[in-house]
Amino acid sequence: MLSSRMALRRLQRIAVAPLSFPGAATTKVLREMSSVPRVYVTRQIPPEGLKILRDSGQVQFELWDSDDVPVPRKELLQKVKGVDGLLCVLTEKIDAELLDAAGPNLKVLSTMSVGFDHLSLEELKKRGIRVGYTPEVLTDAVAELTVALLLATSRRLIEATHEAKTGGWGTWRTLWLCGYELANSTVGILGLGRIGVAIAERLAPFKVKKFIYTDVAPRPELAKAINAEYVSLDELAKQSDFLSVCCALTPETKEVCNKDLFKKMKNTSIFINTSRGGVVNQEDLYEALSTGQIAGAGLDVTVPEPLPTNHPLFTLKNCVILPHVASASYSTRNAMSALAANNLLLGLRGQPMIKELKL
Ligand SMILES: O=C(O)C(=O)CO
Repeated sequence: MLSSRMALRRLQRIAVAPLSFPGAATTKVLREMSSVPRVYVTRQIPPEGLKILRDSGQVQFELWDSDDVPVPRKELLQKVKGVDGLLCVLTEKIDAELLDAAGPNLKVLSTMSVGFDHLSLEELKKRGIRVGYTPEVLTDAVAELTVALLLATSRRLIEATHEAKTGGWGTWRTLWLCGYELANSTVGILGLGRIGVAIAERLAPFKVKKFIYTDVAPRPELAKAINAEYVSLDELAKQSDFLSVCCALTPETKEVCNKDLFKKMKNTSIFINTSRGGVVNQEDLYEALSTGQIAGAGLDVTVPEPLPTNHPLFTLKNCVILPHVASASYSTRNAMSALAANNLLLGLRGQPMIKELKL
């Protein structure tokens, strides 16, 4: 007779090797494990999280064994049937249809992301499903990338390497490829949270003159750490030389960066978005960039993702577009994966998760 932990290990080996064909031994293991919580993992997550799930001896899990393509919706709706837990990434829409497909066993959802705009919180709450997410562990990586994107945009680094490579590099010229510097500037933060603070902390040594921010309400504790002044959205647009979007995407922030905002910005200012594409009206941004209403934009996030290669924004030299990589460092993605796995296991044990959303 197999111990339940050994049986689970065998089952997990089977579960993560989708091309193996279950034989009699597998059927026996499956029978023995029928009381162990079942979990579906919607992506090949980084190894630390998978190891935690495997070594826990607490769950039997199956995963969509690819990182290159998301699990097709139809397959996902099949796979979630009857599961107790679900570990997803931000490409999966967790809505009423999916939760209905999963059925009443589903108790815990763990998303490997700090953003949760892909989750229907109302539907999750209605069904009493607990939700884990992964804030904090990605703050440094996102702040670092935001600074890199800001500098690449304001100092025109992508244009410059292109010119150097393609013969545009003639003699040294007095105003060629000039950009805007951080020294003596005003940096505005739209949505002051941990990430906004971390960005400001990294920008301060570049001799920024002033930090300003806006949010639904003043956040004095956070603002104190970076000596930032609370202003209205209008003032943020008017005063910022660099405007960095750090807010979550909610119905209130959807397309809050639109022509009204861009119109108020200086024509020398740089707009940076590393939060969610939905916060920006992209047609209005295109207009603002192409008519010189603002000087440049750096986007790590767009609508849709991936942004089609024939999208007008790609035609603009003053728009730097990255493929949603702000948290993409090995250590951060592993930490997100581990936190998502631990949240899931704790939730399934009925214990407080390390990072749980209050619904
Ligand atoms: O965690 C998130 O919400 C992301 O956007 C990944 O960086």
